Amino acid sequence: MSSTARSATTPSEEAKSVSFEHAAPQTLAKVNNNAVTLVDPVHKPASYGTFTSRLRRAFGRKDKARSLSDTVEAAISARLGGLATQSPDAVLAALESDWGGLSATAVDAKFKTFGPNALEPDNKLKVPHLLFTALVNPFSVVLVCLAIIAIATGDHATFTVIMVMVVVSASLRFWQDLKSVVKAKRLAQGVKTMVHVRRKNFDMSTETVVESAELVPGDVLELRSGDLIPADCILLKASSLSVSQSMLTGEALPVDKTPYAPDDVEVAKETDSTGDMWAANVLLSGTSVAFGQGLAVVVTTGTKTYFASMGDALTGPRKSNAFERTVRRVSYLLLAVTILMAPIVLVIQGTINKSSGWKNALLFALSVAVGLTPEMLPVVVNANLARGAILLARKNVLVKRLDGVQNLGGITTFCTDKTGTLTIDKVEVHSSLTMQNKESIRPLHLTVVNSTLQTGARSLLDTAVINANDGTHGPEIDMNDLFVEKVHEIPFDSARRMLSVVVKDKRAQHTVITKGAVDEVLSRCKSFTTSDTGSLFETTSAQPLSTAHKAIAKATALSLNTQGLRLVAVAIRSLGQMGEFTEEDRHSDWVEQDLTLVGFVAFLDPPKEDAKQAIVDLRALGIRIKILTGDAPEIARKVAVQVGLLTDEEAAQPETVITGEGLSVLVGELTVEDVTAAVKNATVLAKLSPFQKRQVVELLQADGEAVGMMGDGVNDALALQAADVGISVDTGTEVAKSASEIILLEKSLAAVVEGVLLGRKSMVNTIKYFKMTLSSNFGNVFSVMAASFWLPYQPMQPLQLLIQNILYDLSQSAIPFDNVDEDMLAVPVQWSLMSILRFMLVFGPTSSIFDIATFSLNWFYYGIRGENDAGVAIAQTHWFLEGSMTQTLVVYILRTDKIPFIQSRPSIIFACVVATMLIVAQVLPWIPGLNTAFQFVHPKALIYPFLVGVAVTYCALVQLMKVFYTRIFHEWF
Ligand SMILES: Nc1ncnc2c1ncn2[C@@H]1O[C@H](COP(=O)(O)OP(=O)(O)OP(=O)(O)O)[C@@H](O)[C@H]1O
Ligand SMILES: [Mg+2]
Repeated sequence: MSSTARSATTPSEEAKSVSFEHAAPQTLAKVNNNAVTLVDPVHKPASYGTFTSRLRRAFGRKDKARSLSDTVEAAISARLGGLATQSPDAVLAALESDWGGLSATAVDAKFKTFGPNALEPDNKLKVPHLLFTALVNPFSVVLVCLAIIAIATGDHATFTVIMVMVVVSASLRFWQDLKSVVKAKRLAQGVKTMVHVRRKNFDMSTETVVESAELVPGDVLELRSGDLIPADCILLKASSLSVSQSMLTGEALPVDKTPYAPDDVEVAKETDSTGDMWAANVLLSGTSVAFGQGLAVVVTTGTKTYFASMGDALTGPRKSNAFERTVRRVSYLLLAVTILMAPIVLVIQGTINKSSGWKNALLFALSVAVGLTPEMLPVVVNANLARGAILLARKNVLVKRLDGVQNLGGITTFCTDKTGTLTIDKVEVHSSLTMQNKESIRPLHLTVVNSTLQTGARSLLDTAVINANDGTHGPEIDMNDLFVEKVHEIPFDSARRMLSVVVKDKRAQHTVITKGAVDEVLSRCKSFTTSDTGSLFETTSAQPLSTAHKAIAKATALSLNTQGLRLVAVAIRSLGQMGEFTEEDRHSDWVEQDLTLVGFVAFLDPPKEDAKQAIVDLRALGIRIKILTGDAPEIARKVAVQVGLLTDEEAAQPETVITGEGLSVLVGELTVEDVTAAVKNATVLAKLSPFQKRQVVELLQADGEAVGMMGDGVNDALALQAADVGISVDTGTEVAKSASEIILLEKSLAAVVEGVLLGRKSMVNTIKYFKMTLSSNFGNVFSVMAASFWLPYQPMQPLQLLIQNILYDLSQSAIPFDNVDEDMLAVPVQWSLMSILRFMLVFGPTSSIFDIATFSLNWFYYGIRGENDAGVAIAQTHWFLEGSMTQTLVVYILRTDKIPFIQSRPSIIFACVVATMLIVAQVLPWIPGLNTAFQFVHPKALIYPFLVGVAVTYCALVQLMKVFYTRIFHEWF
């Protein structure tokens, strides 16, 4: 049988358990409606070309860019395809390398030529790009348009002030972006992708671990399960290598990769028929090893790879979350309001105050428009994120992209794998037992052989087994005494859940040694043995495994699992004396059949000390927690009880635990709503395949949950990528790390709690800015409208409106540093356009009451009523003083739903910045030079007691309204 046919059995088994193929048609339709995007695992895109084009379209690339990239794609394909049809030796020669790898001098020379293997040269900051994004945003565009109108009407002062605003907000943004890019670079350096590479040292070829960035063409890579392919490579040698290309093609199922083998007709046919970068012996950068191992030579690195040519869009999962969508909606709403309001103000000013002329009316309308434009919005939103990321980094939580911060703050359901997160990272062998629960060293000895000889990624279990061979569990076994040699190996994968090696002894006796999950191994056993006396590999004592025996084995496993012990079942098969283990033998699936069960090895996987507290904390934050594991349900249930996720009573209820098989049945029989309800109800989801892990995440998401997923294995990668925020650990597999947005430098749930809190804080501060600024802007427009209908003169000079606006903006730039009340962090942050509008409609007009009081003071007390009245400048100065004061002062009240300063204190920085702006506004009319430039005059002395009165009443009124507001609407931010 050919290799392709062999491993095809694995994917299709996998497919059966996850696809919706048993679902009724209406169920399928609902799945689509709910946008559960389960890529059909058995479907292969007919042509990769069309698929990538589809991807690009999805990412909104222009046609021009597409055709350009298509030529790039063709060139890359031709280069790789050219090498793909040559023998490994020829490929190595073409790349000036050999089986032993490159020498240090060759590496140095090549590094000078080709540069680092990175998507963008490391120290090149894209300054022009940053400048562009800082300058070109809808708000600056509106401002620049307004400035142009100002200069066209000959108003240089207004033009200057508007341009100052543009420059100030752009430079703040630019500086911030620059800072976060530099910071992100520094953080990214903490998350390194390491690769195993063969390099020659004085003609000795050694396997060394280097950073992926140091790779050069010609480097010979050793690839193992969980590795990321770091560059475009040609495969030289492989053993059951399966590669996930989902990053590039969207295909969920891994594909088999085999080296060029002109003798193997089928492989050759396949290689010839593609002869391009999708050939079976080409490994593309950005893909990852699902299972198996291989040896490959690097062909192209860095920006020359296919992955790099696909552009930034593919370098990470980009989903806009609800928060971002609301930010965007509010921004556009504001722009619309501005564009609508300005002409209305213009017409009213122009027709009512005919005397001041249309030009002045235009300038005034301009200033109102400027006042409404939240030019600081991008700055504040970004600054909040950057601040969050920096604080997270101090807690050893690295955020790959800034918006990961708010994604973390937004999660409502947290899914996690079991080992290392809920349990400590150190698994130890507890005992070695026969299937009848009797102590026996044989299962352990066989597992030691298996774990020592296997060459895939060494799992915690393998390490534990090797460490346990120290005499504590019985006599040690010395591999050298066995005189065996490994002739074949079938690596671990999450579909089979077992790992086998085939060994040959001196007399050419071949034996299969399999270890793996209990159900899976048991289903392949035909007999069992409990003998502990004969040779390690003997099967003469084996008896047929009847249904009754199977039941005994299962009962033993169950009782061990319920004690919290992880298990592997161990089985062997004598293949007898045979000749060479042929290529055909290697590729057939008879090896792991007709096994003889020898027993179990039980592992201690104790729960983590801090997990219990972290779970209490996460729950207190309103987050539901689920375990998504590939391990057996009993052990997962036990761990759930140990860490306080389930009480004993809850654990006894059947609906709290769903297994992978159970899930497939549910999916087949129930509607999506019912499946989702069942999944939401369950706390433990066990024996899940990698696809099912993702399926669970997607079902929850379709039901409106924001899902955080934590995991470190190859089997977690799909779910990590699908989740709203993927969390991995520095020690995790490369593929899990690359699929995640957040990397924890220490594997601890407590760090996740911190992360959620900081994420929420950053979101609350953003919402705070929105609500306060919008209500303040709305209040101003409201007052301006009232003034327009009443006063025959402009209530404030356009220039003064702008100054007021700048001062307020500057005061808000300190928002990221403000404190947030604890109770605001206690529930997942959710906000809607509605809640912003409500806030704005209630608190905006409140400030107008005091504006109108100021107008009245000017009108009735000082008798400033005519447009040509000498007192107009005084009236305008008065409103400036009152308006600036109330606008900044109210920030102290609105920033919390509590009693300001007593129950809730602003941060010192924020309080000082706001106070400074407040004072600057008050002294401006007194600063010689500046006051005349901004057309201020000295205010009347009586304005000061008036201002004090306004300040006191306004703050009291807002505080009172706050109480009613929170009572009625049950929300603040
Ligand atoms: N290297 C291995 N060799 C043999 N069997 C293994 C190996 N790794 C895991 N298994 C078996 O597969 C089962 C599932 O483990 P796996 O690590 O795939 O699940 P997981 O979802 O990553 O678990 P967790 O949630 O604890 O991280 C284990 O209990 C064990 O029986
Ligand atoms: Mg795991």
